[in-house]
Amino acid sequence: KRQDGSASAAPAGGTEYLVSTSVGGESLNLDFDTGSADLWVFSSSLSSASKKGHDIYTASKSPTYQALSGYTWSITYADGSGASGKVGTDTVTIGGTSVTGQAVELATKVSSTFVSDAADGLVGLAFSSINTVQPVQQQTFFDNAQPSLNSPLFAAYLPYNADGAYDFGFIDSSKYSGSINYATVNSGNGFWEFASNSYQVGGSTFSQSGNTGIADTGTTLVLMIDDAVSNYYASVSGASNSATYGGYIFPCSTSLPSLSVDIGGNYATIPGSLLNFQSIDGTNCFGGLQSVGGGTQNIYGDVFFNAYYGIFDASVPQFGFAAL
Ligand SMILES: O=C([C@@H]1CCCNC1)N1CCCCC1
Repeated sequence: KRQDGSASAAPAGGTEYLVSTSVGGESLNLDFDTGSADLWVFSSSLSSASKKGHDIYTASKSPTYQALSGYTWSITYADGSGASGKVGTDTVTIGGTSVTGQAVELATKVSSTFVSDAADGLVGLAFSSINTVQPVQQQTFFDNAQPSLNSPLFAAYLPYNADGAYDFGFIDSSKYSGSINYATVNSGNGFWEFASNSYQVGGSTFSQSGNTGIADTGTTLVLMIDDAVSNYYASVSGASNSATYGGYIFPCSTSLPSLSVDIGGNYATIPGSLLNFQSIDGTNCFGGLQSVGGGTQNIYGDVFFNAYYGIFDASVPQFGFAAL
């Protein structure tokens, strides 16, 4: 059971972390997404326009590729982006962890956002219950790898503006400080989802009783319910909700309060410095906290992981977090 290993995750354009992944011996830079459960790659079947700027997986060049005849997949993400295509199996190797017979979803169509994005595909690390392959749903890389790992877990280390890592099968004590807090996960919706009943802005505490949160490495920002977002920016001088930029902006000179979010009964605190996502025009900046656009499910994305090592443990299941 020694398929444990760590894979380096390089920050790409400040919006995602890419991991060099071998699929049938072909190397692709993939976005690891704990908010979805499909492993899909840019394939040779895409149009030339869609392939532009990407590394491509060519099934016919892989000695270990096996087609799954008649199998299809189609996924649409919350931001409206999407992809679809056909399915086969191949050997997928990430860091020191190798899985044979992994379902590899070959994109024959991708939406424009993926063409302009740096990733050559995604590795879904949510629960296999939301995998989109038909007629037979397929398992994630993590589910397939579990029997060969020392512990049935993986961890995400995604520091701000620096190389990160995904650790499979072990918790790397050199990647965090202090103790790990754990939240019980309800996998009913297919996500690493936990109770998130309150939050704090600076020193003030607000209730969001009955709400949940999900740990989603494939989402760039922290997305919370409208009340939380308006309560946060109410304490940011000069902040406004910009229709032009599709979210809250504020003068870059403003010092931001910290945001603490309840993760299954314990607070995780994101310092204000990590909540200034990017400069728009040198004067105004775009916030790292934005609205989830309705519902009661908050999405804790990369901005959260810039402050916390995240542990995705299938044994309970539970989500652990520890300060970087
Ligand atoms: O599609 C997504 C995200 C998009 C960004 C990448 N991760 C998955 N959702 C978030 C979780 C709830 C369902 C929709």
